[in-house]
Formats: sequence, structure tokens, C-alpha cells
Amino acid sequence: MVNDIRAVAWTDDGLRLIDQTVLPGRFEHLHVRDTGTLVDAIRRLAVRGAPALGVAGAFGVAIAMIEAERQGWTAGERDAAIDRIRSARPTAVNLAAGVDRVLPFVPEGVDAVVAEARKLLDEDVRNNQSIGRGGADWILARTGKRPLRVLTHCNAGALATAGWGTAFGVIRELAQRDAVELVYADETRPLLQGSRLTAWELEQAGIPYLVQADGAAASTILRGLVDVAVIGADRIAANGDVANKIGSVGVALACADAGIPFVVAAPWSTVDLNTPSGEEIPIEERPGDEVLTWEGLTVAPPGARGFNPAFDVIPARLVAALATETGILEIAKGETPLPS
Ligand SMILES: CSC[C@@H](O)[C@@H](O)C(=O)COP(=O)(O)O
Repeated sequence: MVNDIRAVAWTDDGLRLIDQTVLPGRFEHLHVRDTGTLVDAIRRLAVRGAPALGVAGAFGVAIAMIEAERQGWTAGERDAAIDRIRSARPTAVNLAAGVDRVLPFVPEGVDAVVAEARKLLDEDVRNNQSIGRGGADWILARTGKRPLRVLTHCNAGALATAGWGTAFGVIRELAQRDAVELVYADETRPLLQGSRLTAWELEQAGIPYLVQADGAAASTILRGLVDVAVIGADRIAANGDVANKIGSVGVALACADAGIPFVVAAPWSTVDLNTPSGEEIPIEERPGDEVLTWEGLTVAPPGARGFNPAFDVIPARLVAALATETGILEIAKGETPLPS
């Protein structure tokens, strides 16, 4: 049992990540001492999930500074390495925001950058706990039911954040209040963040769950087996459109049809007021091989080509509530993130 899941941590030996590519079979850490390893870890999804990427990006700036010193890089070479971290994945706004947050501290030295990154990490844990409490309050009031059957997609747990989790934080909070009957965890093809990671976290937390194929989600909802869906987000546009793991929009459409709330749980650091709507959110397209193979085994005919967008966009009208650390926005009712 792993009680305190810390996906990203700063140690005397640099950055320590839980290697999420080998879970649930193995629980291993990856030690990052150079920017190339970090960029690779981000691209391979060894570290993943919007808030965790933000914290990894912030500590990554310190890694780049230490590496620059070690290798005798110019300031330009160091900044190019920082930029490679910042742009390693395009959709989750937290990655670039995490890097940008610590950049003003670069002239003060590594310790100042690490101190600011630690602040970001601590804030994220606290924010997740607030999101969990507010989200749970809203869901219990809105559904008027307990215990609840909850559906979630991808992994928005401690692994995807600095700790506790956003959507998973809401589920943890509901479970602490004895208000969870069952969680449906969508497996989340092609990289199985649901069956590998969310199910692992549910197991650690002792919360009852079933793993289902992504293709089962709409039917489970329309059959009346789900009371609420809660997911995380990678970027929320100013108008309330939400980018999240591919498959999320299908869940939202089914919830709308079934008349149950579709809730997005995310910190304000995932809101990007510079992106007016979902149309402008850059959607990462990953190699087709991730769809065509599994663990090296080809699951499609030779010559088949894959289509592998990593995220989709849920239109604001389908988002009943956005649970943030400062409260709830009822997006479908027109409460957009944009300050009025
Ligand atoms: C709190 S994590 C929210 C999102 O980042 C999560 O739902 C998600 O889509 C992660 O995608 P991933 O490709 O695994 O990084």
C-alpha cells in the first residue's frame, strides 16, 4: 500500500518522478538529472497529468540551471533547454505555466527557483483538497443522493497532480463522507491511464470500483448506472470549453442525454484566459503506433495507419460544474471563467 503518492518530488539528487509507464506492475522512481531525460519522461508520459506536468516543468528549470553549470552552457543554451521542457507537450497549459512561474527567479539562482517550485507543489496539494471539498458539496446537493455511483475518465488523481488529485480528490472526499457506492473507471485507451493508474489509486484508497472499456461508458450512463461523472482537465478556455483526455466528450454527451451532471474538477492554473475557446486549444497528436500496438504486439493489420489525438474538447454547454479551489462555476448556466 502506498499511502502518500508523490508523483513529483525534489531531492538532494535532483528531480524524482514516479515512473507512471510501469504502474501498476511495478512502483519505481525515475531520477532526473538532465533536461533531455525530463523531456523524454514528459513525452513518454512517465510524468503526466496537467498539474503534475506544471510542477515537473517548474523543477525542470532548476535541472536546466544545474546542467548548464555542469556542462558550461551559455545562457542561450540553457534557455533553449528550458524551452524544450516548456513545449514538450502542448495541450496541458500547466506545463508552460509551471515553467513561466519560476523563470523570474532564475537570476537569483537555483535555490530560489527550487523554493518557488516547492511553493507551486504545496499550493497544488492544498488546491486539490479545496476542489475536493467544494466539488463533493456541490455534487451531493445537486444529485440529492448518497451513496453515489461515480464515473471518471483517465487519471486525475495524486499521480496526475502534486498530490491528492482533482477529480480523484472529489472522489476521495465523497468516499471520506461514506458517499461512494462505486466508481466506474474508464480504461482510457490507448495508454490506459484509467485501468493502470486510476484503478491502482482506487485500490490504494480502498474505494470500490469497476474498470470498464471506454466504449461501455455511454451505455453505462444511459442505463442509469451512474449518478455523476467527474473528470479533470488539461486546459480550460475563457468561455468554459474544456480539453481533457480523448473520450471525455463522449462521456459529457451521454451525461447530457441522461440528465446527470458532468463535473470538471481543476485548479485555476488549468484555466487559460488567453485561449478564448476550445477551438484554439492545441490538441496533441501522438504516434499512431500507440493505437495500433499494445506492449509491442501489433493489434491491427500490417499497413494500418493510426489516428491518435490525445485530447478532446468538451463544449462549455455540457459542463454542469467546474469545481475550482475558489468555488464552483456552473458553466452550462453561463458562468464562464472570464471575469465579468
Ligand atoms: C488532474 S489531471 C487532468 C488531466 O491532465 C487528465 O485528465 C488527463 O487528461 C491527462 O492526460 P495525460 O495524457 O495522461 O497527461
